[in-house]
Amino acid sequence: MSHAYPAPAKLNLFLHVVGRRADGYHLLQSVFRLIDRADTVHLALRDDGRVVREGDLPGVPEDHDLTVRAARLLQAHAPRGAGVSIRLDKVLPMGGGLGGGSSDAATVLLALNRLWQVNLPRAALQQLALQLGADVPVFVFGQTAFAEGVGEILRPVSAPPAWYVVLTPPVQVPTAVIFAAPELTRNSPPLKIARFSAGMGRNDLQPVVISRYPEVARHLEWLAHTIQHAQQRVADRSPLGQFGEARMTGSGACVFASFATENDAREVLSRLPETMQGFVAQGLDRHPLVDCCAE
Ligand SMILES: C[C@@](CO)(OP(=O)(O)O)[C@H](O)COP(=O)(O)OP(=O)(O)OC[C@H]1O[C@@H](n2ccc(N)nc2=O)[C@H](O)[C@@H]1O
Ligand SMILES: Nc1ncnc2c1ncn2[C@@H]1O[C@H](COP(=O)(O)OP(=O)(O)O)[C@@H](O)[C@H]1O
Repeated sequence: MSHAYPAPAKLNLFLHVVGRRADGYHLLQSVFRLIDRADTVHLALRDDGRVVREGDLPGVPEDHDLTVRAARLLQAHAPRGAGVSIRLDKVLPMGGGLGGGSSDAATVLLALNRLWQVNLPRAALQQLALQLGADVPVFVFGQTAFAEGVGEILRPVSAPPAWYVVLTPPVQVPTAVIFAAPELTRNSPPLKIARFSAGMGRNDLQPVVISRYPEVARHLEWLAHTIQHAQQRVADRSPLGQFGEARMTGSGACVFASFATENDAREVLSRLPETMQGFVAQGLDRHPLVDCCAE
């Protein structure tokens, strides 16, 4: 029998590069927010000790698939013979800065922690997650988070209720290439975050990406321009709708803006030209699996 589990996307509400470690990895400060747009991970338990991926993921061989690697990592802690067949329904674009692959992997860790009765505490699962990628621990953490280090030092923060317009430019941005760019600024002054306010900060990776990927620049410009128009119109009514700045998430390619109401978000999305794609999603305060699968 197969079980279905959600793997929600994330947005980096801001992302500052504050330094670089000796091994070349970058030190960041970011607020991660989960949204209700998700891949679905189907897991069918096996008792032959094998981890098998069913179906194809273009450009990702089975042994590189983060879901397969996640299951194999957890297997070291599982009873003998524990195995699983994994099937993915991908909704989230790859290389989009929405963390889809990382979230798929975190969902596998969380779900198998319960299904295989491994019962690792959340902190231990987060450490395993970090071996798979800098972005994986936050999905195991499962709440809106202020992240530091390379993304492994996580503290809960609260963010106001928000709906997001997310545009998905038809390009994949390789994270490693953007971090390696000579023009990337790596010296944002570290923030002491007492409270997070919508619209604060910026994404330091954004100037690098928009200079190299015209499609990302085009989507960002459209969103900024459309928000400006909508804002002027709403200013005539009272009370004022709240509009966030158009910004890129992670290392791109997706761009987003936040809105206080679903209506405002849908109105902006309704103006999207046929040459662009996007969706509206609601900010989540908790990962849907946060309470079921680890303590
Ligand atoms: C930029 C962010 C922001 O949330 O997200 P995405 O845009 O990828 O979703 C993350 O830091 C990405 O995390 P993730 O996608 O897991 O990256 P990893 O697989 O660990 O790293 C890919 C490559 O990016 C570089 N890298 C990554 C993270 C980091 N803090 N410093 C780096 O220099 C390294 O060269 C690394 O080899
Ligand atoms: N299960 C998976 N789903 C998506 N991407 C995966 C997966 N396993 C490995 N990858 C690799 O990870 C890369 C980054 O994917 P993803 O996390 O979706 O985007 P991003 O890191 O930009 O948010 C992909 O381009 C792909 O090569």
